[in-house]
Amino acid sequence: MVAQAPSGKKPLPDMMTSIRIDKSGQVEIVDQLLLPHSVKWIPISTPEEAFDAIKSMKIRGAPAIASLAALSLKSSLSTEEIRSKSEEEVKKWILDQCDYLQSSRPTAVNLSEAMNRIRTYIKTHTSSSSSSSSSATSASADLVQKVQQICQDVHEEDLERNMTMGRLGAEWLAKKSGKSKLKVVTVCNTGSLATSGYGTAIGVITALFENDQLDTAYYAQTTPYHQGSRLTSLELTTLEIPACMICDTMLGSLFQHEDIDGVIVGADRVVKNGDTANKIGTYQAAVLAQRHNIPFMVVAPVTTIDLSLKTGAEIHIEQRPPVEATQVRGLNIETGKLSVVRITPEGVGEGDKPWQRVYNPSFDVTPAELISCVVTEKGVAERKEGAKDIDVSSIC
Ligand SMILES: CSC[C@H]1O[C@H](OP(=O)(O)O)[C@H](O)[C@@H]1O
Repeated sequence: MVAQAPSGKKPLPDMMTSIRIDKSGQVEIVDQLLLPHSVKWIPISTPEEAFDAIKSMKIRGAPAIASLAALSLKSSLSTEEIRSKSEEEVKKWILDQCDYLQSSRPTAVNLSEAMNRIRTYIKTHTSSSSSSSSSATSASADLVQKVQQICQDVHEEDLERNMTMGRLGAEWLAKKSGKSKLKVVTVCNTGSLATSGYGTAIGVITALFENDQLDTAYYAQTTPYHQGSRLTSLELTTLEIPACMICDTMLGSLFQHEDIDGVIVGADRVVKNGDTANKIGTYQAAVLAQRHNIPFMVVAPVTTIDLSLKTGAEIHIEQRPPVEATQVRGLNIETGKLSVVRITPEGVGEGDKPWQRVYNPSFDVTPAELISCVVTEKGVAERKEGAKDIDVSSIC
């Protein structure tokens, strides 16, 4: 399925589609480590290939990694090797793959939520009682077919809910600001490259643009992976949405000198009290937004909500390899070739000397008291005046 351009217009260019599935059912991802300068499609047919793509961040974005994990499982279940197994053997194999895929990145809950949907089905699935080989084969085939449908649903349900959240978030923010055209800020990348299409926070920006309610979308570069300067920049320029890139260090200055109507971000995990894990740099944006009395909106599908955790202190924050923060990927403007350059002295982030350390968490946690509202496809949960928590259960 090709990701849709805003409001279902012409399909987005390939380079803005995180996952594509061809007529034969072959799943492919665009290697996001090479974007925006090179478009390289990588076939993904097995959980091992999906695990590598997710772990190495060839594909990233909480909903997109859940989709790829599920689609890789679906592909593997079509192989003769699986179809020759007994139902019990198939069940065990699927449960093992769910554990393996879920271990690829720990913070985004969409991945574990998708795997749990499969686990729940398997654990509640009652096979046919007959032990004859033909009925055993059909029972195994029935189990495979049902799990494959769940995998396909994980991928396909994302686009429509993103467009719903875009509409709900844009309506809330336009009403809050009372202005005809809004200036908004976003962090990281939450568009078609992070989802099955349209995006979450960028979905709200797109909806504002479609409603002619957008003045400018400011986006932070979001180092060290540069989701903003490489990916959000690609999406907003391709969609021709009025945008302005800022360095991560410029948020405070922007808030001092521009009349910003809202900060809109995605999420990797929103817990019961509304505390939210999102890309590193989100927390400081929230602190600055409160300082400047700017509404702070989190946009995420219900599959990002984790009611099993009471507060953000319980969220496992992924630490990326230190060396990733010492390097930058880009296009060498002299040679025209893609390069990875090291910006630090040799050994920083790799050596074991006390002066070579690098701190490189992939996410941080924004307390609910800094968040104005959380938007899911089920609605908008606002934080009440003076409250420290947000009741997100009302929008699950
Ligand atoms: C709709 S994407 C949600 C979330 O995922 C991103 O993290 P990463 O790029 O490391 O996968 C970022 O935190 C986005 O806000």
